[in-house]
Amino acid sequence: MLAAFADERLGYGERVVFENLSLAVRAGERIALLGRSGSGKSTLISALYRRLADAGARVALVPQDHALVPQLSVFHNIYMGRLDRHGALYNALNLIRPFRRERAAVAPLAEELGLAPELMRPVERLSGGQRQRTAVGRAFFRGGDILLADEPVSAVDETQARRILESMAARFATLVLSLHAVDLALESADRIIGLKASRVVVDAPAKALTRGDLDGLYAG
Ligand SMILES: Nc1ncnc2c1ncn2[C@@H]1O[C@H](COP(=O)(O)OP(=O)(O)OP(=O)(O)O)[C@@H](O)[C@H]1O
Repeated sequence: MLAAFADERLGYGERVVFENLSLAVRAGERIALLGRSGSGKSTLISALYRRLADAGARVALVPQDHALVPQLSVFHNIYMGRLDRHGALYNALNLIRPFRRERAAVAPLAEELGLAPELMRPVERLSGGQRQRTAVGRAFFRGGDILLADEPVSAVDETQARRILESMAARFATLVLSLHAVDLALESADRIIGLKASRVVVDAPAKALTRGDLDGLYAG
């Protein structure tokens, strides 16, 4: 068991989102979180991230807002995935003039994510999809056992989305991804968790579900 919630209350100060959440994430699972806007996906991902990080797990995160530094390049934003592996001086020098070995480590990731031509361009001058791929690149560069990603492929086309989801599965043993494309979730995950109005209303193996089974998540 990597992380579990047992009848827990999750929210923001006074604002309770999940009244009594019970959920366990096991090592090796590929979980897709589905649900309409406001159903609680981001709240659950943030809570899982805190729990795993506090427990010392090797976890990487792609937040929904990407949390990039707009003035810095794709290279620098991806490099930030490993900022905590070096001292302040090394990081400052690498900011001013990237070390060859860091460039060599980041370049293949940028290539894999179709960002090679933009490598030294400030993120503020990129498209939404390019920014999203930069945030994915930062999580890939961080690496680890678990990837938590909040709508990580919402701004890229379906072909790119499939490729990125495959790369995620190849790099991380455990995945928890919130996705808005039901078909992609059914294809790429082995467990589907469906949220509706801050409750878990579906929790089943993907292969036991059809698209129609999930329509109710978005109805009403
Ligand atoms: N920082 C916050 N403070 C207070 N309430 C919040 C905060 N963030 C989210 N909420 C509320 O928590 C509920 C769940 O929001 P959450 O962002 O988890 O949903 P979501 O499924 O990720 O939505 P989306 O798909 O739009 O990102 C919503 O009612 C939202 O208004």
